[in-house]
Amino acid sequence: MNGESGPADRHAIVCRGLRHAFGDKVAVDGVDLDVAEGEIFGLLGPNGAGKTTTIRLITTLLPARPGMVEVFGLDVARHRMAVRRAIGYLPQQLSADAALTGRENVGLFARLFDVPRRQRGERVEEVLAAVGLADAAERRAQTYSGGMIRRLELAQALVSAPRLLILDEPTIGLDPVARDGVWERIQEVRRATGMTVLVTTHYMDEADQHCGRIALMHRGRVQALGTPSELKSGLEPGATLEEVFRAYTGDRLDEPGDGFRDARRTRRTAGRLG
Ligand SMILES: Nc1ncnc2c1ncn2[C@@H]1O[C@H](COP(=O)(O)OP(=O)(O)OP(=O)(O)O)[C@@H](O)[C@H]1O
Repeated sequence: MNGESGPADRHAIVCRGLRHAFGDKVAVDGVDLDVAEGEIFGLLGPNGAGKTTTIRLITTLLPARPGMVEVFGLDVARHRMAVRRAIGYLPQQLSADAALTGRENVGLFARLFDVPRRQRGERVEEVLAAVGLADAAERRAQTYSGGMIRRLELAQALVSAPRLLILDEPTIGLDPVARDGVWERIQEVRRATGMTVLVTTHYMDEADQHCGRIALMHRGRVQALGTPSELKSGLEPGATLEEVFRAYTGDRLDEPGDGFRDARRTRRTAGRLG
């Protein structure tokens, strides 16, 4: 188990009153979060709850106002590049190039993220080995299984040796064995480096097993926050995380109006596996 938090005074992420609207649509509506250094923190919530928007604000991909987000003590509104250098990001969308080999894909990210030229080769081999792809490094990504592609994308996110790894649904669409494979690699790297992990997932069993703490989001707000055990025992003795989720989200799996987005994402994933 890996539920331990870092020291209370060392934070990888601090959000205060985090808010973002797309036109009239308020996607994130006053989120307060503290993620301690070294912990695995899960963001859970139904489709459209505001998880990805929160992540995009933390990673500087959407603009946050000063005072809303700090990453390792740096305000993301003022220190955009320094924050980006500290973060490895695995987006929901496919980020590997099918026509390139595993090694070329990771090498590309090493250049993009300014891994010093002299360390690049070694670093690429290290992360390929860390995600279990050393033997497949010479093969084009188009020959990989869905689980291998996700592990390749994990290697891309890890090549710059980030202190904070942000994973947006790292195991979506994968079979249980491939999901375990992805998590094993995340856990191994985290144990070896002490990096902090912020992850979104729709799989309650994964959140229960791997996250030290969880924030349950609904309609742009954090509705509940705690360790999986705290959340479950807070509902009723013997409750499952799934039941906690349903209790806080009103039994809804979807927000209205998000069907198209959801379908598009699922199909994108299915296409990746085909
Ligand atoms: N680029 C955009 N333009 C307009 N509205 C958006 C945009 N991105 C997200 N939204 C809206 O903001 C709300 C929050 O979306 P967000 O993607 O953050 O949710 P989520 O919790 O990550 O959902 P999912 O689990 O489906 O990824 C939703 O109502 C969504 O429709």
